[in-house]
Amino acid sequence: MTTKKIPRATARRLPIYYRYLTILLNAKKERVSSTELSEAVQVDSATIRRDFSYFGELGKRGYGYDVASLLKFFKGILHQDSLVSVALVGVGSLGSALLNFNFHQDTNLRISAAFDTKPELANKIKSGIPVYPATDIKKQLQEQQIDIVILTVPGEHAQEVADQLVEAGVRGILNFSPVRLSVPKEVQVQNIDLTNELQTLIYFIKNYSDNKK
Ligand SMILES: NC(=O)c1ccc[n+]([C@@H]2O[C@H](COP(=O)([O-])OP(=O)(O)OC[C@H]3O[C@@H](n4cnc5c(N)ncnc54)[C@H](O)[C@@H]3O)[C@@H](O)[C@H]2O)c1
Repeated sequence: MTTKKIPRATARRLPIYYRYLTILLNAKKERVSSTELSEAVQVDSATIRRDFSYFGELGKRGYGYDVASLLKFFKGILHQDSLVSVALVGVGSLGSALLNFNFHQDTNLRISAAFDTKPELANKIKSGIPVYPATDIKKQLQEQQIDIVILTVPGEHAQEVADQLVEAGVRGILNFSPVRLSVPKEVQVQNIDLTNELQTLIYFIKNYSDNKK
């Protein structure tokens, strides 16, 4: 399926819609109104309608949205209809927790390889996932055709690992390190900064405590 260019903010909300639609389908609900959807996912209904409008006519006026067909549509958009293997580099505190989590249930995401420089971690299975020596990054990623990597190494090593990943042909990096990585423009980087998220939350609590937008 080809995906049209949509705003990043819309793209970020798609997994939220997808998760809620999965819940509805499991609860055997056949249709949902934009108001119901809005209340459940905490996104105002005008935004939902605008988000959905990028994909054409998804609902019918007065009927709402058909849960099964909307879910099928988002499954395709989010590539949830085929298994996506990702790798993880840096099997320390955070990396180990993520290996243990491994995106169970209802997602098509799997961490299928991990890497670390520590010899005692290499060539072992951790939480069911093989850990390879960091020297094997390029070879393993290419052999296993993995092009998305979760980066959980200390900040001082993040850029050197990112360079290795780029060389291995990786197309996306989920970066947990505090370093802003420098990569070619065809490589997507998503930064996860917990401090930033917490500060944003505190800001919203202080400024929008009545939950109004
Ligand atoms: N621990 C947390 O809660 C947390 C939260 C948010 C962000 N972070 C960030 O995530 C990163 C990891 O944090 P942590 O607490 O798990 O650190 P950690 O020191 O416990 O683990 C880092 C791991 O990376 C490995 N490593 C180092 N250089 C490597 C390389 N070149 N190739 C492969 N592996 C390499 C180390 O051997 C170690 O096992 C840091 O950048 C940190 O700032 C951590």
